[in-house]
Amino acid sequence: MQEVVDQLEIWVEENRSHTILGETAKYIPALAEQDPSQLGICIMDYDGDTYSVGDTNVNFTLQSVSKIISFVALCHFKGLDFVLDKVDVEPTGESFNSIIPFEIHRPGKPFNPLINAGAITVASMLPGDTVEEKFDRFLLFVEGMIGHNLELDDEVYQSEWKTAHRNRALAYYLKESNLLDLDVEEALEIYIRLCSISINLKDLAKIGLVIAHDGFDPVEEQQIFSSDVARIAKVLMVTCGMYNSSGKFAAHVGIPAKSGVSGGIMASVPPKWHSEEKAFRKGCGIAVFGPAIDANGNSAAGTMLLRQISTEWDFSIF
Ligand SMILES: NC(=O)CC[C@H](N)C(=O)O
Repeated sequence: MQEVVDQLEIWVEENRSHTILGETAKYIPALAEQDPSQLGICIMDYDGDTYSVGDTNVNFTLQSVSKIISFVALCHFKGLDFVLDKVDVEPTGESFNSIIPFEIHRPGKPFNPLINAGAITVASMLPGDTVEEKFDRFLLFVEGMIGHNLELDDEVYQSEWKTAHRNRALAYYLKESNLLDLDVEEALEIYIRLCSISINLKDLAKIGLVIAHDGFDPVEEQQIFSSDVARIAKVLMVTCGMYNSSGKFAAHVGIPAKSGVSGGIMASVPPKWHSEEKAFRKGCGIAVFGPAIDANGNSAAGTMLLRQISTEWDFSIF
């Protein structure tokens, strides 16, 4: 579908101007060095065909996009009830690394798995006796969806590990509230490793595609995780996936999505059988990369690009 690529090229170039509305994440030194003018997108359709436009030959780290994948993985391995007993599914209205909601509601469980407190808790509960085993089980789960090996970006990992003062503080709160089975340093290690996994747009779009199709991989024709898990994942993406912009994102874009401070966004467009004339009626996975992020931690231009695409192609689920 050359028209789709042509159209995307116009929209990517139009939205590239919005990169100046954000800046690269400064609190993780290795992310601060990314080129803020980049913007790229990959859409993967039901048949596995991809439409890639803009800065697409890039690898970036998952950062907070890993949080929805680790939630899905943990639910898959240990069951939804087990996980929802440990983390809630409520938005906080605070920044992703805020201590405030946790402190106010102590000793309550973290509000949701997409804020750092919840994600550290989830990462620490992944199956495996050691950090290494937990990481390997997680990688295998993701690699099962994308069909090849993934690697850690060691530079980003080291950079975040050395500067993770706030996350370390959060982990101490969790430990003190008996929510962490692991030691603080081990819980941080597995969490930061997940955030530092290097990925490309095509692979991220594939994961988005599987979530969009309720845990079913339409390309390989296999169920990767249950539709119940996918349903809760999509709820979390809509209500908490874009942090304090989640309401506006739902209103103006309307696609379950998860962002990360490296500038990645993974979005899952479920099938929509009416209005046949529009593109991607069988649903699709979308990955966007634009490292200039706004005050809420979302790719500034990536969000605007998704808004335009969703409006023009009627992707909103609402
Ligand atoms: N929003 C994000 O992407 C945050 C992830 C980052 N690794 C952190 O813990 O701060």
